[in-house]
Amino acid sequence: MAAQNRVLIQGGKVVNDDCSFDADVYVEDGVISQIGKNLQLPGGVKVIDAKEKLVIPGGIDTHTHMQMPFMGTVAVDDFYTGTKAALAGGTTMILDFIIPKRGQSLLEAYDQWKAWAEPKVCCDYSFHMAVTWWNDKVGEEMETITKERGINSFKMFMAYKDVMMLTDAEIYQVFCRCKEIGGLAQVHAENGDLIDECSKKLIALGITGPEGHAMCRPEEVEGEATNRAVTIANRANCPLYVVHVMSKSAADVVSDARKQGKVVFGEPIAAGLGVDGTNYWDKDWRHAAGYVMGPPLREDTTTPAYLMDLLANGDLTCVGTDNCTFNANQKALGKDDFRKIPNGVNGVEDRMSIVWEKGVHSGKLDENKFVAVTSTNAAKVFNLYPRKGRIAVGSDADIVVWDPQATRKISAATHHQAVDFNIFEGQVCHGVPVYVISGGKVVVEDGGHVMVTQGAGKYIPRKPFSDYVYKRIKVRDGLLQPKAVEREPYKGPVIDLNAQPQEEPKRVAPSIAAEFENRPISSRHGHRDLHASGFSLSGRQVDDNMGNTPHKRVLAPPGGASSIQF
Ligand SMILES: NC(=O)NCCC(=O)O
Ligand SMILES: [Zn+2]
Repeated sequence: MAAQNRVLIQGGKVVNDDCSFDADVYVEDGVISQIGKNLQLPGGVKVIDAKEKLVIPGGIDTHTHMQMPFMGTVAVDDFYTGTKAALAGGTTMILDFIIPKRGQSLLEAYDQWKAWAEPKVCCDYSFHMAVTWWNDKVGEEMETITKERGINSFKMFMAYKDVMMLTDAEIYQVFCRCKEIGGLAQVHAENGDLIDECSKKLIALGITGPEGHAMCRPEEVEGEATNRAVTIANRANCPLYVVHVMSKSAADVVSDARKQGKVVFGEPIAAGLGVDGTNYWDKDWRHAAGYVMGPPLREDTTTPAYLMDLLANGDLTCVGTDNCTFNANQKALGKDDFRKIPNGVNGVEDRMSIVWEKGVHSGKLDENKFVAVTSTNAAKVFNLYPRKGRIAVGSDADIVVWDPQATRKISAATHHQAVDFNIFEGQVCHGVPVYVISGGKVVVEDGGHVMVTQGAGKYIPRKPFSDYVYKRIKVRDGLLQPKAVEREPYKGPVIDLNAQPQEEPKRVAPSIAAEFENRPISSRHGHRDLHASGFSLSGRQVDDNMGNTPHKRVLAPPGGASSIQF
């Protein structure tokens, strides 16, 4: 019998973000130990036939919320079903968010999330930390979280007013702190105040259905907040990662910022690339509610293709999912008020196929770019590279054998997620993971047979000051240090603000002649010169006593005096 810890992937094409080549890949004890042809191998090796298939790094989902307590309920896909589904779809690592309650210690929240994840995760995982409130203690804990718990990314919410939203001043302070400790600042960019105001108005108008969710969060609400976040990050010289870029407006802000050389990254998600916001107007309430997430999907049906174009040209960087799933009976908490529909959609299982179908099959991405946006870029941004995100000797054996020609139809009836709904229902995608290897173990076999082990995934700590993110920031920090001007101290008098106020000298109205003298030269000819600054259409004019001027009512106008009496 073949040893479980020795796997040979034979006859495939290895695809990294920067090159593709034909080679066999040999895995031993959880890492890639040889790549090439005619490898010298020990006995007892499990052989996988990868002819006409691509051998790619396992996907990294940069944005998940497994079993997240949210809006009065808990996301139904937990760290078991969520990571099982991830593996089934070719994703071998997730980055989930720890979201402390307001007032809760970050370290305590870390322990809580770790305890939830550890016994259940089937694939490797890491955490981002949300900063939902702010004081000096939170700032101190951010450093401990980074140095001792291996978290280098911190998310701020600009939405969810009175729950998780921070003010601009707080965001600035957290960004400054992130920069000091080598963290990457992340934002959920939506204007929470405007959402709050507008949603109250809609409810008052009797608009209570899921369409109200989209109406109170139009594109400009996302675009404005994205621009604000970019501005604040630039003032703090802190790198910024905008999670779930859902609109053209927000994507353009990220794109422009990058053109200006700012260290900004944008993350589209599978939902935003695969479906649009017209679903909020569906007559079936459950269907419409199934798409409710924040920021919402956009009614403009050209948005998904636009986001894919920006992914293709490098303006957007990593594809996540924001996987945060709720069943029909949970969504129904908001059946009479869209503000109470738990926000969140699926994606963790279908992300790779959606990107292949909409990106590669459509001719926008090549296979290398596909790898870049589904794993390598994430590994670089979040400091996991080249342990993750690359097929190379020494890298973790998280590998997918990908069949670019095979197709599969997405359905809630067949997916591995716990949720009873799938936003991509019925879509047929090219690109199927036929084998998935996680930590050196085969967890998906030909035919989509999934064999996972609860708790087998490892927690992957991440160091701060990721080179990919911080190289430019460090140089700029040196250049941008504010410097005072060296000058002699002022030695003249200083007004005494405590002295008794002196009586103001009486202001004497200047004579009309003096006013005339003070006019700009250009208007001293006496005519009213519209180009002269300071010209006034009201008040006294120098020609008031000079008889008729062309724009005065005259007693004998051309054409004779009017006989009409008013
Ligand atoms: N995005 C969403 O709708 N749900 C998850 C929480 C968040 O990221 O805002
Ligand atoms: Zn999220």
